[in-house]
Amino acid sequence: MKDDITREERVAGLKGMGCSRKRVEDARFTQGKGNYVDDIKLPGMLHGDFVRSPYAHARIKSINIDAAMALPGVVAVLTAKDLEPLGLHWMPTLAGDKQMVLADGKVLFQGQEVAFVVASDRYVAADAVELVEVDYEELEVLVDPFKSLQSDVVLREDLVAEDGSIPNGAHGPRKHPNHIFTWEVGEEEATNQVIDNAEVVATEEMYYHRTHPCPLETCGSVASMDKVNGKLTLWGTFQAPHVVRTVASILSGIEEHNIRVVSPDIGGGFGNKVGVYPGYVCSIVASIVTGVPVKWVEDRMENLMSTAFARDYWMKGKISATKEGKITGLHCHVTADHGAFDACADPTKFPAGFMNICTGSYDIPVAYLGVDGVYTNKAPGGVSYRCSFRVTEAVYFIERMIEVLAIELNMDPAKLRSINFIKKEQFPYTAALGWEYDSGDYQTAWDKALAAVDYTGLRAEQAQRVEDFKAGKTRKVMGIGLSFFTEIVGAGPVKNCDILGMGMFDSCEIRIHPTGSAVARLGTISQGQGHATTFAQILATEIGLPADSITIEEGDTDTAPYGLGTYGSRSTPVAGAATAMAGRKIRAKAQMIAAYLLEVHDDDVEFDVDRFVVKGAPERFKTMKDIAYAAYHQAIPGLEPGLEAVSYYDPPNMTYPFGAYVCVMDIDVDTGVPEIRRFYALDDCGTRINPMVIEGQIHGGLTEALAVALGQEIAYDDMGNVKTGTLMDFFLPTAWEVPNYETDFTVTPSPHHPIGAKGVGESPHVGGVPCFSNAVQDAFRPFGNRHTNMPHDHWRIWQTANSLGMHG
Ligand code: PCD
Ligand SMILES: [Cu+]
Repeated sequence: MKDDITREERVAGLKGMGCSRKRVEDARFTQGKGNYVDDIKLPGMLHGDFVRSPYAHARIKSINIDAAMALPGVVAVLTAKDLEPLGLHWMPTLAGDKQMVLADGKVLFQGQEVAFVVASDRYVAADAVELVEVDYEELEVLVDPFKSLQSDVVLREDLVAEDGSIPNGAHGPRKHPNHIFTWEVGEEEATNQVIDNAEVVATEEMYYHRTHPCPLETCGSVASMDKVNGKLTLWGTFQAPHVVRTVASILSGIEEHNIRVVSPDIGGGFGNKVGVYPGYVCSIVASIVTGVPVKWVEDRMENLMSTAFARDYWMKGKISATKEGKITGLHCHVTADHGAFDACADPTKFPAGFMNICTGSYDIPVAYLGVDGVYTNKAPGGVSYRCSFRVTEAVYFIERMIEVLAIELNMDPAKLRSINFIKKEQFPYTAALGWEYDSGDYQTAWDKALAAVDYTGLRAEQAQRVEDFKAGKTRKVMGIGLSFFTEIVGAGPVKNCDILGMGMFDSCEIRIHPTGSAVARLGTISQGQGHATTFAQILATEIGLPADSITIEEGDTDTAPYGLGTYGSRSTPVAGAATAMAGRKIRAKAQMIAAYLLEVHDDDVEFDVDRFVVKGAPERFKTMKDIAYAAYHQAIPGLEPGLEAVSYYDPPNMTYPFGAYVCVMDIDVDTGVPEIRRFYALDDCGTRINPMVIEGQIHGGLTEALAVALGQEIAYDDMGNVKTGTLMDFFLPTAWEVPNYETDFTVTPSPHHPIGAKGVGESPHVGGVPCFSNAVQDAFRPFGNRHTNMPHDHWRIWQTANSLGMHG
């Protein structure tokens, strides 16, 4: 047999790894043919809506549902009393705490779910919500975690014993009724000793404000209890559908095989859709009670007010160095505001996530991290926003500490970073706080970034600008924001990462059809990342069938193998690895079939792009398409028919993507308006599967970073009122605010991942926030600025200029 196309053409035809294959899901998204939770319409379906608390802290004296029930179209109004006999008025959180599903005796944050109205349509439900009469008695509100730790006001009465003693929490002893846990990593004494005797020490306090990802689609679910067959089907905005199935089974007592959980198309998740919300539970209970499907979809204000928040970390740092700028020690303490219930989605062993990556990209000999979690009268969560596991906070902390240390040393901050980078030859590198970084080449990336923006030239221009400003020739100052980050993604190792006790492996199951096309199902779920596009590319390269002939399915627990879902940039590091490994199993069987068909020994054939060829005789081959057909249509002695494989992958380590970002910003000191002149982002995520998808991920993550750094915030007043509950007050950047990003890359493969890939989805956010913030801070550095807190909105920037005497 002879081929009429070249090897290069065969490679290109597969659209495998490294190809900027167009996203297959976009055909339906761009034509309005997506299928989201709210698109699900079932016969007889009812609609739920919540009565929510207007108070941040209040006792509930009574709830009167009579007027609501009298409204035509209202079928049921559920309160905690109705859920109590089922044991469903409280639910476990992912952090080992428990959370009220519906207010049980009191409310602990504004917007908390008090009652669930079920009605014939969404509008009747909303009208009935207004008719539910709740008698509240207001209690003292605690929104400041430091005050909360001093206060006599007990927020969680359920967590104090009758004799007034404080039982241990899920993470050990608690110091105060409003205290959740203390988590310590590293050596505090040794660190203090180094810092106390150091030549140079910089200290700083910073607040990483509370914010919220704000996906286009809010959270929702549709529950349908088929009482005849005992089957519960639940559609919802779930980033981890299998975990939802297991939790739903444990909570409801329905056997797991009788529950089907489906995540249909998801309109952005960003960590917001990892947790379990009262709405999910209430839609299930309502469907069980009424015997018909019940839909619950929250509106934008409900979403901003009550779903999982992010950050809210008060961080205190000390960093020491020699006069030459070699860092000798790092001390970090965090007061973590967790709101009313501890609902973080961290693996059990990590109550503050991976905050202990806070030594960053630097070789720091000794370090200590202490975190205290605190209850306040704010919404629970603490999981989300483009880094499930607190890496954004860690990287912001170290990248600010580096800048402050540079001020203390009177040294260029780019140079200070270079002096302290973990060196290429030090990998795998074990950091002082325990993580083993798999691979990196930081200096090369840094040099490339600085050269690309002409860093020396920029600093000269900035110096000139300072002179011009002082001479009254301009009212604009110029900032150069730098950040170098190391992410930690791909949880990951089952031995130390779990969700509610379930180890964080992931999975892929492949079935090759006789005509040479295939379907692969994974335990993850895309929320816009483009998995249907990229996972097919991994397989195309591994098994030699065109990506266009491979369907990727996720999110239906009746068909997909068990997996832990998509967040923490874990899909590529974990499910991507499972995909490659399953592909290799297919290939191994294909090799036997090929050898049989070619009448040679197994070892005498080798894989080449899309076929097995006889070694030394490339004209003798069988394509994967031929092999697929033979697997079903030829009885091959000693081999089962068919061509399928499954892999459950437990990664040996996390992956550690990294990057170098530079932002050039001009700031009008009289209006406080920043203008981003340039943003350069170099990312290293190891082997790149789809460069176009990666670029899209980086644009998205940077835009969310811009939002958080420059204005986005969930703010509360002293009464616990949410001040930013609508998109009028909550900053969501549009094309108007967003600059043209310049993207670049280096490739340092992960040594333990089967295809060398690391995650990338979270990286631009993790590295972007400190970069934007550093740009603002750097603009004011020549005028005496050391640190100001985010978000740097126009008003705060104006105040910074004002406090530095730049207006007079
Ligand atoms: N090397 C490499 C890597 C990666 N890639 C690609 O890219 C993407 C991504 O990936 P990753 O990194 O692995 O990740 P994932 O897991 O898939 O995802 C997750 C992420 O993702 C991001 N992105 C995004 N996008 C969209 N569109 N949407 C959304 O929602 C989102 N989200 C966000 C977040 S937030 Mo968290 O949840 O907070 O934790 S986490 C996260 C995909 O598609 C993949 O395939 C490639 O290509 N290559
Ligand atoms: Cu993360």
